[in-house]
Amino acid sequence: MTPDFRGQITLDGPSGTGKSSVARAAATRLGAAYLDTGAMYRAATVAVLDAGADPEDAAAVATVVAAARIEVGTAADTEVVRVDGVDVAVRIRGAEVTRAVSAVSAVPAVRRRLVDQQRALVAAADAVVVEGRDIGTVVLPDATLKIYLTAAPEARAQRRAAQLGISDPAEVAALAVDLRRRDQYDSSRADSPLRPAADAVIVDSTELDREGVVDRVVELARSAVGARP
Ligand SMILES: Nc1ncnc2c1ncn2[C@@H]1O[C@H](COP(=O)(O)OP(=O)(O)OP(=O)(O)O)[C@@H](O)[C@H]1O
Ligand SMILES: Nc1ccn([C@@H]2O[C@H](COP(=O)(O)O)[C@@H](O)[C@H]2O)c(=O)n1
Repeated sequence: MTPDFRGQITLDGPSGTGKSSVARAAATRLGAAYLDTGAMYRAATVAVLDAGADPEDAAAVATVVAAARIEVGTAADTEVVRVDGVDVAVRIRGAEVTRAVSAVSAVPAVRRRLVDQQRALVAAADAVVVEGRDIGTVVLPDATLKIYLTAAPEARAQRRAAQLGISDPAEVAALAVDLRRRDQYDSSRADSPLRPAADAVIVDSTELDREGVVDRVVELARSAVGARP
């Protein structure tokens, strides 16, 4: 009989490749917890914007984030994201936060603080799927299974457009530009840049639908457990 999954699955990759939706669905199928680390950086960005700090001012960002209470849930079926007790689950997905988040997440003091919190949340779970940009490389270098999700830029822009109900070609092109800008920022920062871990399995989702990717992740998770000594 296939054993239940126990351990940590990391799911990293560029923006719009399907990390959140795939990680959440895979966690549900595996009976695992789910941690959206992007939501934590987005919540930190809400704190920065509300404090009136400039997201490009690293010292100001570090001061604001050090004082903010950031809470995220780890249940796959509910989204909990709070800053200082206020529910920001909807607000973190807005354009203002999306524009500023890469600058905030590039600040090393912000990363140190949130990575500590991420490791504590992971330590509390027997089985967990964690998605982000640096999970396999920095946060959980000894994870049970590491996956790096990719997809062609055009597919990613189309998916994001469908998600937002956008069909105007000029607006789709603007979405593609924003995805590229964020990937460029996230891949070129000095601290924990976006890149695949040396031991990550690369999954290209361009030609797969969402369920196909989830099937692949679940299959890889079951083989990883089976392959344990
Ligand atoms: N394989 C797929 N085929 C088609 N659509 C997909 C696929 N995977 C995910 N999607 C859809 O693409 C959109 C973007 O997915 P999602 O938000 O999960 O990506 P992400 O990598 O977490 O993005 P970001 O890093 O910007 O938060 C969602 O609407 C999702 O349902
Ligand atoms: N481990 C991570 C996760 C996210 N980021 C930064 O947050 C931004 C938002 O992430 P989403 O997955 O919610 O789109 C992302 O663009 C990164 O700047 C990170 O640095 N590390």
